[in-house]
Amino acid sequence: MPILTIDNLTLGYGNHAAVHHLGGSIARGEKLAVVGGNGSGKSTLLKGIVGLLRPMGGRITRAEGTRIAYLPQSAEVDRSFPARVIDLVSLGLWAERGLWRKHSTDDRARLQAALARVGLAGFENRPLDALSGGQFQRALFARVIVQQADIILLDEPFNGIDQPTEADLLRLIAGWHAEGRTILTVLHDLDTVRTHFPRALLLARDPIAWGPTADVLTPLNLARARGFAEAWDDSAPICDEPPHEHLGGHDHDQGHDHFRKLA
Ligand SMILES: Nc1ncnc2c1ncn2[C@@H]1O[C@H](COP(=O)(O)OP(=O)(O)OP(=O)(O)O)[C@@H](O)[C@H]1O
Repeated sequence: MPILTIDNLTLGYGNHAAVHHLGGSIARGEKLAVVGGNGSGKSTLLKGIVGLLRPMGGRITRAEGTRIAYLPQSAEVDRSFPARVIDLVSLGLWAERGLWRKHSTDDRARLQAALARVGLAGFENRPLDALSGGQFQRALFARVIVQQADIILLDEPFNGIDQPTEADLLRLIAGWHAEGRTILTVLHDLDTVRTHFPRALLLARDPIAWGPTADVLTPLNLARARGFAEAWDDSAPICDEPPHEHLGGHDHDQGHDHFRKLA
């Protein structure tokens, strides 16, 4: 029984599809890397899964009762608001405690443990706008730890992170994996993907390949992904029917067929 099922999914903005005809399933406990060039739809897919974007076509089904945590790209998070590190990390308790409930001793211990895990013990009262980029990213990771989610979505989690911290966060992700959590991570570094992620999805708006990482990150697939045109084609129709029903020759049909062979 998959924890996530994606069925002929099209996501986008206005009239433009940014993720096109994606279909596949993610098993419980999977560790999946989502890769592709700039503008290829990776962040859009995560936003669709977490429910920030409604599908233009198709659907995403999540196994009942599963909890989801989402670490957005740090550039998308406004940290000019007056809050402290501990306030940000406490947001991870929302789903369980509500916004205004006082934290128990146990909650406080969980928050402290999460901060210590990401190397931010002692930073509790530091204002968010007084953190370095890497420290802020680690605070976001601490919030994810506190959420204890079944599905964890990480969007470029190592941006602005130094090597030792990246290695530590990769160990943290491996620990989540060992606990049976399902992890989807958007990454650009293909060596990291090959070393740490058994499965990968290669996107170029259309899915190029999805499966075991070694089968996905082939020179041919990577070349196909590089050939993707980032700019919108304003004259292109929105296309949210299954590709095999197209007779009119949308150029994504070939990619989808190839993808289906691997999925
Ligand atoms: N809020 C938005 N409104 C309109 N278009 C958007 C919006 N967000 C993203 N897009 C467009 O959707 C497409 C996919 O963007 P997305 O952020 O999903 O790409 P990505 O693969 O995560 O890229 P990157 O590696 O650069 O982060 C891009 O062409 C982008 O310009």
